[in-house]
Amino acid sequence: MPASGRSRRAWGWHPLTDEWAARIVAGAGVRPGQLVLDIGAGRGELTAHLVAAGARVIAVELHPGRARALRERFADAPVTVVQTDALALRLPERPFHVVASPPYGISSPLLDMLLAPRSRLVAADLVLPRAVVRRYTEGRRADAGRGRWILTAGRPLPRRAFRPPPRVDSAVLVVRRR
Ligand SMILES: C[S@@+](CC[C@H](N)C(=O)[O-])C[C@H]1O[C@@H](n2cnc3c(N)ncnc32)[C@H](O)[C@@H]1O
Repeated sequence: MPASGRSRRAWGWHPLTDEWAARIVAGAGVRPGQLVLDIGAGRGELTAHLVAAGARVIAVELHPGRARALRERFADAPVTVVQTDALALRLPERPFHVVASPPYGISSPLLDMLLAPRSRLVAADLVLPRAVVRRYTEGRRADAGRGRWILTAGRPLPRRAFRPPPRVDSAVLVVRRR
């Protein structure tokens, strides 16, 4: 659906509090100079901490106003803002990391894309619905990245980690190369 035709609900969002955004980035162990994708970057809640950790960031955001605000906020930082549907994104051809709190509605296709055979993904820390994290770490799909990645359930997030709080519980899905 074109951005202009999106419903209010589709644009509904649950930004992380600054405290929790800092925790997610610290937990991801980002190193200076790393290329990191923040997918569904919002107003830059995670992006700001990624920049502080020394990352070069590609901030992907579909909402035109949020993308504009990101460009303004990070005009002097090593941040490239890409206004696009994350699922239409061309992934970098060099090794990259992902630290993101993406829209929950695209969790599965986004993971399929990141874990595709030609992906140069090195590591990802994704804030996702806890049920999705369970499915990828305990269930049938737990071996989705077999041979290449290890998928584990990371830190659970209380609903108060977001403002406004979402209706579902969340957790970090940790993806690491073997
Ligand atoms: C859960 S919010 C996360 C915001 C911020 N990263 C944070 O951690 O607080 C998800 C963001 O993804 C954006 N978004 C929704 N659908 C998208 C899509 N298909 N591709 C890229 N961004 C999308 C929304 O506009 C929103 O800003």
